[in-house]
Amino acid sequence: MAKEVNGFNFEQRHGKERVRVARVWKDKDGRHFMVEWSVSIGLLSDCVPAYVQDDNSDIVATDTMKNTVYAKAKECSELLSVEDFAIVLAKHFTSFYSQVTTTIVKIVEKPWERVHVDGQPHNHGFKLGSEKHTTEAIVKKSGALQLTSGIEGLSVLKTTKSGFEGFIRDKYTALPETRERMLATEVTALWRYSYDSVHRIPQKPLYFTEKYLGVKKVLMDTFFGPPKEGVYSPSVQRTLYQMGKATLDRFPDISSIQLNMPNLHFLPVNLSTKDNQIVKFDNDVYLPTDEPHGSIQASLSRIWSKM
Ligand SMILES: O=c1[nH]c(=O)c2[nH]c(=O)[nH]c2[nH]1
Repeated sequence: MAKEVNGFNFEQRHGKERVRVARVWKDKDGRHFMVEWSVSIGLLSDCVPAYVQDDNSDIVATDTMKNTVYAKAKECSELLSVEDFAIVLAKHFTSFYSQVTTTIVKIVEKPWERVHVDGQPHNHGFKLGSEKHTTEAIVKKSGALQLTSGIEGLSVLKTTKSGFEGFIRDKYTALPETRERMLATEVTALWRYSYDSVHRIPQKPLYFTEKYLGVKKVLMDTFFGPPKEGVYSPSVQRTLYQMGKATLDRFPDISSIQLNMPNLHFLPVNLSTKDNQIVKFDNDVYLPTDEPHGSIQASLSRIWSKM
């Protein structure tokens, strides 16, 4: 919020970015559970004297913020969702310090997954997966909450059931129309939950972890279609919309979703000399590219939502 300071409109925030923490929990049967988080904290607080005078008396040191991440991780005696940890931290800063009016906590979770050895889940062995689970919790003094979660780096590809036809053709258009192409993208999704107060979030353990897995499944199932026949995609735009709509249809407590789906082109390879065709493309040999790439982004929100 802007404030008038010495004749200026003045806005400020301070925090600590990318505090890395890993937390391990052990159950009585010797099974270990672990998470790795990169935590970024931002405080909106009444500490203008630190900017306009030599007075730090209202400053929460960013070093203290870092230590708080480790202390709160220790205090969490049971495995919890990344969303719940973000809320724990944000609630702490907003309620503990009178100067702090709003706390913004962003966390990126690394996708450590339990390994299987000889078909059995390993007690304490993990391997790194690909896509990341993200979250942002914003907590105000009043207890007002904004909670978003997301997926980053969900790379998906299908080798058929994709095309692109009927687009504008002009003197610069070279792209042929097709009903047969590869479709590849790296999905970034961000969705907002409708819980608007820290007092109203579901208390069920790992509630938001299950939601995350549920959203990921809906996004992927919609992208791919049924296992044998798949589903035809007339454009990235259409598929993106269907993925967003399916998420809102399936999860009533999600009020909006933003999707970013670059079109990572796989170009048909045709090679020929003056008198000899070396490679004739027959939906088989492609040149994979990642730049330039198409950029397709959209967001859908329920009409009553606040996002
Ligand atoms: O699905 C697509 N959407 C586009 O907007 C577009 N533009 C393009 O050249 N190829 C594609 N494919």
